[in-house]
Amino acid sequence: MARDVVGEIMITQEQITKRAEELGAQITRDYEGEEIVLIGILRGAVLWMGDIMKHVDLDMTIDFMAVSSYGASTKSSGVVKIVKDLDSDIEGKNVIIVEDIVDSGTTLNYLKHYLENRNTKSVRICTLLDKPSGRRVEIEVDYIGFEVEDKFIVGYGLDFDQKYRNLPYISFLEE
Ligand SMILES: O=P(O)(O)OC[C@H]1O[C@H](OP(=O)(O)OP(=O)(O)O)[C@H](O)[C@@H]1O
Ligand SMILES: Nc1nc2[nH]cnc2c(=O)[nH]1
Ligand SMILES: [Mg+2]
Repeated sequence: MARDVVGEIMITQEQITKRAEELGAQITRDYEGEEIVLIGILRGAVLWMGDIMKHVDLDMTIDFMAVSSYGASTKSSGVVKIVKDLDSDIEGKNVIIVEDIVDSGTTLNYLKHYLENRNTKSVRICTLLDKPSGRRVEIEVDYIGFEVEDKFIVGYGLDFDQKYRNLPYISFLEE
């Protein structure tokens, strides 16, 4: 495996687990007495979704959407393509979108409006990583795991050309 293009470890599995416990507890408090739907965004959110859902102690269901805008590039195409839509009806529900990273904000801006248009009760966002330096579209993010600097991140669900999603830590692509 061509790991020589991957830099050093930025965030460890232990740090991610601890942060998921903290954010899961915060979500549990914020929605006390309510039901929620966690919507994981494939493929990047696959590991983080598992971490968060374990630490939310509420009545909840899960669903998944798959969207793609990066393809095999490190730059967003700017066009969000829905590859797989929801299977469940979310009308009247409290929705939390679970994402791996907010970079330009294009994907989440699109998804938030898309889900709000389905007459949901509320839509919030929980992301493992936030890269504020990449922002091109303003977007309010409710639950943030870690802030990252201006590098192309890989590992823990995040890919470069579909690879490196399996790294059990957050790293970056060497220039
Ligand atoms: O804020 P943005 O600039 O829109 O970038 C964030 C999005 O980019 C990645 O998805 P990608 O299109 O690479 O699909 P993937 O999850 O299948 O890798 C990531 O998972 C986010 O969904
Ligand atoms: N793998 C990966 N996907 C992204 N999508 C948007 N920003 C990033 C990033 O830094 N890394
Ligand atoms: Mg990707």
